[in-house]
Amino acid sequence: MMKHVLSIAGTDPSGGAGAAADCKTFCAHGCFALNVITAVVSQNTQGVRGYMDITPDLIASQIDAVFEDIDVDAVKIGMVSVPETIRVIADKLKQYQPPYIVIDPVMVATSGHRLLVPEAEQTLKEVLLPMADVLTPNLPEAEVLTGKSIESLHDMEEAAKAIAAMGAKAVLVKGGHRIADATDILFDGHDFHYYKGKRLESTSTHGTGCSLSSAIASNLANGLSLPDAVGAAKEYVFEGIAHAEPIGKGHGPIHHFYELYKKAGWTK
Ligand SMILES: Nc1ncnc2c1ncn2[C@@H]1O[C@H](COP(=O)(O)OP(=O)(O)O)[C@@H](O)[C@H]1O
Ligand SMILES: Cc1ncc(COP(=O)(O)OP(=O)(O)O)c(N)n1
Repeated sequence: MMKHVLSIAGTDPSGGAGAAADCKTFCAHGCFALNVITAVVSQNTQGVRGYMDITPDLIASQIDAVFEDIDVDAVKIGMVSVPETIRVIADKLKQYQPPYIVIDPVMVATSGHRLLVPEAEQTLKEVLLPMADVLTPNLPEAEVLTGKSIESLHDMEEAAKAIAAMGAKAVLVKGGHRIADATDILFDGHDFHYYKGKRLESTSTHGTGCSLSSAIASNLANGLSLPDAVGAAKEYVFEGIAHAEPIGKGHGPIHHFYELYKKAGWTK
């Protein structure tokens, strides 16, 4: 039976990041896509123009609407912007206990716009982070969480361990912001797993973090082990960047359905 995967995230009307990217990624993995909106964001491939947070009551009501009606096999959490949003999501997920929780600790969009207010960083760390089966910070996010600068692969390992010590069951420190390559490192609480990856020279990287965490949630729901779920997700994003079509005037989205389009003969 098709697995049901829930995104709790902000929007992107240009379709590359946030809820849109999450839902496309779930579908590309054969999962049924559910989504709860935390903030309506005005953004496109060129940047973020502004956003409005959804009230905590309405977020709670959306989560209730999903869980009272449908079995959820995995949850992915993205943009949470303010402490009230973080608290209501944590309370509701404690109530409903989904099998897997993947958290992308979104802080700042690549374009530079903050999607998490500075006052919410501590709440994210104390309230949400310990609920993560896997937390997926990029390098700047891992630096904020640990308070240490990260340059080498060794620094990434140390950061993953330090963040796991804060309560996340597993931590994937993503290397998309590295200069040398795009190696990601997973610490599963016991061992390190290395996902070596060539860095693609591309402007189609909008929403890579959203898509990666959603692919991990889908793969976990579909029964893969965590190391395999991360490996398959990394490959999905790599292929998505490599085969992206140019959309928009700035940093475009990845190709979320490359494998399906290839099978259908829709690729060039
Ligand atoms: N230019 C790139 N080439 C290859 N892989 C990339 C590139 N940019 C990002 N990735 C991969 O995309 C995923 C998201 O990484 P990252 O860009 O660090 O996250 P975020 O979008 O949260 O900033 C990671 O698996 C990373 O290795
Ligand atoms: C609504 C929303 N959520 C998250 C992001 C950030 O997306 P991410 O995958 O981390 O990468 P960039 O889009 O910043 O490249 C977003 N932009 N919008």
